[in-house]
Amino acid sequence: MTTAIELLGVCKTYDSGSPVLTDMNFSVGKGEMVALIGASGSGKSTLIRTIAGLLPIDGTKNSTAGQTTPAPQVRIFGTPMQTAGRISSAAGKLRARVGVVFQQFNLVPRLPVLTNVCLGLLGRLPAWRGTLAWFRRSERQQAMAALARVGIAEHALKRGSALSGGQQQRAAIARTLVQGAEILLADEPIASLDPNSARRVMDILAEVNREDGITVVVSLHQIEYALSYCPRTIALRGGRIVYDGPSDALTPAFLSELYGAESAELVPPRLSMNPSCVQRSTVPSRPVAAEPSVWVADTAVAAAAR
Ligand SMILES: Nc1ncnc2c1ncn2[C@@H]1O[C@H](COP(=O)(O)OP(=O)(O)OP(=O)(O)O)[C@@H](O)[C@H]1O
Repeated sequence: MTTAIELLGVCKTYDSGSPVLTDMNFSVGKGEMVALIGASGSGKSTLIRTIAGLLPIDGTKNSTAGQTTPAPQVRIFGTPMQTAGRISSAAGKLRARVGVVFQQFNLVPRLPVLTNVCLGLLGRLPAWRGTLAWFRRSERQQAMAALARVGIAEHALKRGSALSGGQQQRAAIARTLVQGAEILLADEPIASLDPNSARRVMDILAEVNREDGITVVVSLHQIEYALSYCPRTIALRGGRIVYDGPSDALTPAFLSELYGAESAELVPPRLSMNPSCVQRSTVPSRPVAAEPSVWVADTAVAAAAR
């Protein structure tokens, strides 16, 4: 399997203090859908930003007894995104292959949703076109198709600020589709959403993973979504990986072993009260192949892009 993301000995310390990430070593294969779980402050956002090349990692680890330790590195598709605290010269090109969806503030509020989605093309356009937000008809059509895929084509001409939280997240995913991202990093994309909107966003992430082979890493507060959507989970505690393996193995009892009292933050009460319950029962099941409305462009709305 091609490796999409690789971290070697990655540590991250902010100016102010102690390490937030410690000795991160893992890889994610192309086409995987991986959950990143952990209580608040465990380092999920920091990890996602370092993978995306938005935050520099720490420099070389101390070598002991004259032994040289390999330089800490983040690699994307085998090419260094950053090494020992230095963002690589290839980062610009690599970032174009990595889409990021944040918990909030994904859209420019005053711009139409369609323009927001077109902004995914910025890395590929001359600077003047990006500055003027001047997009060709074919590009707007591409953005419309992406909006149709995430089921919000009818909102294309509204301002970004007029969308609900869930719709904004879907527009942000559409923007990564237009960008042509091969890796999608989603940082708590459902943290502020009601259960139905959260499920819809997770459905779309699962669909682009399954249908387009986009590698998805999604950080989540609640284990039930990891269990329902992601075959693999990486669990963080205090900036360290405490588990990396099949999500199915993360029973409430095991989570309690990993996290102690912190597990209450990850496991909803109805799961923790019944450790033997079937894990997939708490979130409506993953989407089945038949959900064509998401994929088919609404021709009437597509006309708006012309
Ligand atoms: N810019 C920053 N400067 C200093 N410390 C930071 C900065 N960003 C995050 N931290 C600290 O790093 C630690 C990890 O934060 P991070 O946001 O990565 O965790 P998280 O698991 O994503 O948390 P949450 O689930 O609450 O979003 C926290 O202690 C936080 O206070």
